Amino acid sequence: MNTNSNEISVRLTNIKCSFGPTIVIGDLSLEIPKGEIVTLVGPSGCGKSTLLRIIAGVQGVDGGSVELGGQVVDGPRFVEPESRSVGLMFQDYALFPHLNVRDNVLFGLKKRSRRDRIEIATTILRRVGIEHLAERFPHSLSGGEQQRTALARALAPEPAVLLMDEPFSNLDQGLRERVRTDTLSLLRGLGATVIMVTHDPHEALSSGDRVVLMRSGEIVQSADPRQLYHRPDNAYAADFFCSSAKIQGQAKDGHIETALGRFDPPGCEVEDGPCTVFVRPHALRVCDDVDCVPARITDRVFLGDRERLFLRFEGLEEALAVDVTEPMAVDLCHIRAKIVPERLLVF
Ligand SMILES: Nc1ncnc2c1ncn2[C@@H]1O[C@H](COP(=O)(O)OP(=O)(O)OP(=O)(O)O)[C@@H](O)[C@H]1O
Repeated sequence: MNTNSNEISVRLTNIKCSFGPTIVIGDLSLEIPKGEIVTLVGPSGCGKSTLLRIIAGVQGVDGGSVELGGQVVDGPRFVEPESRSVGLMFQDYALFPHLNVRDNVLFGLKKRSRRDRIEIATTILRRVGIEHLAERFPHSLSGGEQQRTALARALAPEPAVLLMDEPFSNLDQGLRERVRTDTLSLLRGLGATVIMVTHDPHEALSSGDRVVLMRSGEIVQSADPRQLYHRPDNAYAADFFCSSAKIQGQAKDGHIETALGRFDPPGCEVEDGPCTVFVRPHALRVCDDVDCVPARITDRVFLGDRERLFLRFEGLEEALAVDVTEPMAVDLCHIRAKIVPERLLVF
C-alpha cells in the first residue's frame, strides 16, 4: 500500500442513494487521500454502512459518482465489487468455518500462483502476529485471534482501500482497546487507506486521522478529531462527542453574560442577543479562588480514576457536571467551582 498523501484514494462526488421513497444518502461528497484512516461515525440508521457498501460496490448509487484510485467505479460506469481493489472487514469477521487460518487468508488471493499465495499469506500472518495459528480453525480461536485472521484476510490482496464495519464491536472492553491500538498501529505502519465505521464517539475520535460525523445520510462535519471535539461546527456535533449542560447566555460585543459570570470564549463569533452556552465537564474546575462560585453537590458517580460530580449553582436549573481526580470526602455537600472560559462552546 502506498502512502503518497497527495493522491486521492476515494472520491465520492454528490452521491445519492434511496431505498424506495427513503433517501438514505443525499448528495454526499467526500475525498480521502491515500494513507488516511477515516472513521465514519453517527447514530444508528444514518447511512454509514450504506456508504461502505457503495464504495465496495455491493450497493449502487442513484446519482453522483464514486472514484477509487482515480478510476470511476460507479456513476457513469459501474465496476463489479470483485474488480475493485477494496478489502472488507465486517463486525462478525465472516471467516470460513471449514478453512483454517492460512486458507482463510489464501482465499482472497486466487489469481496468483500457489507459491506466491503461500508467501503472501505467511508474510501477512506474521505482520498481524498470528503466524503460529496458521493451522487452526476459526472455532478454536479467541475473539481477538478471529479479528486478526479477518484483518489478515482483508489485507492480503493489498487493497487500495480497506473498509471496516464496526471491526472491534465483537470484542469485550479490555481486549477491544488493545486490539484496536494494535490494529491501527499496524495499519498506519502499512500506510493503508482505511474507512472504519463505528457508532462509538470515543472510538471514532481515538482511531481516525479524520472523523466524518454523519446524520440522516449527510456529513455534518469532517475534521481532525481534536478540532471536531474542541471546535465543533454546531450543537449536534458538540453533543455527539460529549454530553454538555446547556445554560442560557446573553451575547454582547463578544462577551457572554451568564448566571455564572461574564466570559469571553475564544473563537466564538456570536451575534449580540440570546445564546446557548455548552458547559462540558472539563469546562468547569473545582477550586477555592475568590472568583469561584459556591455550588451544592446533587449527585456523584465514582468512575475509578475520577469521580463525576453534579453541581447545582444558584440561578441555574440544570446541574453541571465536573470531573475530579483527587479523592473527595463522601459526606461533602458544598463546593466551589469556576468556569474555564476557553473550554466553553457557544451556539
Ligand atoms: N437494502 C435496504 N433496503 C431498504 N432500506 C435499507 C436497506 N439498507 C439499508 N436500509 C435503510 O437505510 C438506512 C441506513 O442504513 P445503514 O445500515 O446504512 O445505517 P447505519 O448508519 O450503518 O446504521 P447502524 O449503525 O445501525 O448499523 C436505515 O434506515 C436502513 O433501514
